[in-house]
Amino acid sequence: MKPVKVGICGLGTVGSGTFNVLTRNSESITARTGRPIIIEQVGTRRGNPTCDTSRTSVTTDIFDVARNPDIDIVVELIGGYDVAKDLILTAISNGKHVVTANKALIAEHGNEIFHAARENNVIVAYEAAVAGGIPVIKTLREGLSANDVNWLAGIINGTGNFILTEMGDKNRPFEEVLKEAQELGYAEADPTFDVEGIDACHKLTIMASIAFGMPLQFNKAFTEGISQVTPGDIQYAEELGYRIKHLGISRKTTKGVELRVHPALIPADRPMANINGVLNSVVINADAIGETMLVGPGAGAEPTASSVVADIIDIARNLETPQSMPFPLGYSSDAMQPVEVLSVDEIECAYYLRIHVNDHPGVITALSSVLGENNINISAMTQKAGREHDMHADVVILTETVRESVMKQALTKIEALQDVQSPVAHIRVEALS
Ligand SMILES: NC(=O)C1=CN([C@@H]2O[C@H](COP(=O)(O)OP(=O)(O)OC[C@H]3O[C@@H](n4cnc5c(N)ncnc54)[C@H](O)[C@@H]3O)[C@@H](O)[C@H]2O)C=CC1
Ligand SMILES: N[C@@H](CC=O)C(=O)O
Ligand code: NA
Repeated sequence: MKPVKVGICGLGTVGSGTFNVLTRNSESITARTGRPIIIEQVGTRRGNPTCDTSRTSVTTDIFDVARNPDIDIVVELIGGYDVAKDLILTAISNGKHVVTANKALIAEHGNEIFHAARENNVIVAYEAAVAGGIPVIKTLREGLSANDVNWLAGIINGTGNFILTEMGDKNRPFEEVLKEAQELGYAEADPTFDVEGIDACHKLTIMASIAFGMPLQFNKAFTEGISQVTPGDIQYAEELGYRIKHLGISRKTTKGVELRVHPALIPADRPMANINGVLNSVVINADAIGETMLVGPGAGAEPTASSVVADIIDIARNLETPQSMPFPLGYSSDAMQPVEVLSVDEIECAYYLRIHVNDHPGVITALSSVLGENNINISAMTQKAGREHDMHADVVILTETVRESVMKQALTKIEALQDVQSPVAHIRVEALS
C-alpha cells in the first residue's frame, strides 16, 4: 500500500496535537483510509517537547515542505496572514492538497485561496478553523446540505467562553483568566483577536458563507468583544435570570443577512447559556431539520487536531478512491450569491442597560422618560445602591425588543442627562429562537 505523505508546518499547540494524534492512531487511521498516512516532513523553527520527531525529517524552512515533491498534503499550522498565505499558495501551485486551521486566513483570503485550489485541482480543507474539534463545517456543508438555513448562532471562541465562565463562576479577574487560557494553548498569538471578537467573527464569516451560499465577507460583519463586560454585569444578568455569553449570529432576513458578533444575555434555561469553559456550541435552525445543536471543545491541542486529522483522512481517502469532494464553501463558485450583509443598526432585539447614575431623586424618572419618548418599553428595572456614603448607583434595565438605531439614539440622550455617567453599558439580549 503506497502511503499518503503529509508535511506539517508549525509544531505549536495544534501542530504538536496533529503530530501526536496521527502517530498514536496510525493503525486505526490506516484501517479507515485503506492507506497508511505518514508524516514525511515537519517544518518548524524549534522542536516541541511533546513530539518525538527523531524518525521524521525536520526543516526550519516551511517552504521546503510546500515544495517537497514527495509530499501529498501540506498542513499549515503556523497561523497569521502573509507567510501562511504564501505557504498555502506555494503548496497549491506545487499540486499539494492543503489542510489548515487558520480561520483568519480563510475568512479574509479564502475566496482567493479556494480559487487557486480550483485552478490547480487540489483540495483545501479547514474543519479545524471553526469551533476547533466540533465538526461544524462538515455538518453545515454536508450533513445539512438538503436544508435552507434560517439562522445560526454560536459560542465560537473558546478563550472568550473560558474567561466569561471563570469570571462568573469563580469571580476571577479577566487578566488572570486570559493568562491561563494562553498557557493552556487556547488563545490566538495575539489574544486581542479572542477578547475583541475578531476570531469569533472570522469563524462566523466562514459559517455564514456556507449556510447562505454567499462569498466570504469578513469586513462587512459587526464585531464587539468581551473586554467591556464586567463582573457586575455577569452578576446582574444572573439575578435577572440570564447568562452572558459571547455569540456569533447570522440570520437570513428579507432584507439581507445579519452577520454579528457580540456579548449577549441568554435566558439561563436555554442550553446555550450552559455551555461553559473552553466548550463551543453552534445552533443551526433550518427548514427541514428544524434545529440542531453541536457542542464540543473549541480549542486546545488534540481537540483541534481531531479536526485537522479528519481532513487529512478525507483527502487520503480521496487519493485512494477519487470521488467528487464538496465545494470548499458548499456551493459552486458560480452559484454563490452576493447577498447583502445588513448594518447592525437594522437588527432588532431586547437590551440590557447598566447606567451609572448620581443617586439623586428624579433620575429614574428622567431615564424612563427618554426610553418612553423613543417608544422603548421597559420589561425590568432595578436600582443597585452604591456603597455607604457613595452617592452613585447602578440602574439596571431590561428593555423589550427595539431596533438598534433607535436604541443608539436613546443612549445618546441618556448619556447627555446631567446625572448619568457615560458611557452606558448596553448588551443585547438574545432568546435564540
Ligand atoms: N490553539 C488552538 O486551540 C487553535 C488554533 N487554531 C489555529 O491554528 C493555527 C496554529 O495555532 P497554534 O498551534 O495555537 O499556534 P502556536 O503559536 O502554538 O503554533 C504556531 C507555531 O508555528 C511556528 N511558526 C510560525 N511561523 C513560522 C515560520 N515562518 N516558520 C516555521 N515555524 C513557524 C511558531 O514558532 C509556533 O511554534 C492558527 O491559525 C490558529 O488560529 C485553530 C483552532 C484552535
Ligand atoms: N483562540 C481560539 C482557538 C480556536 O479557534 C479560541 O479560543 O477559540
Ligand atoms: Na471544527
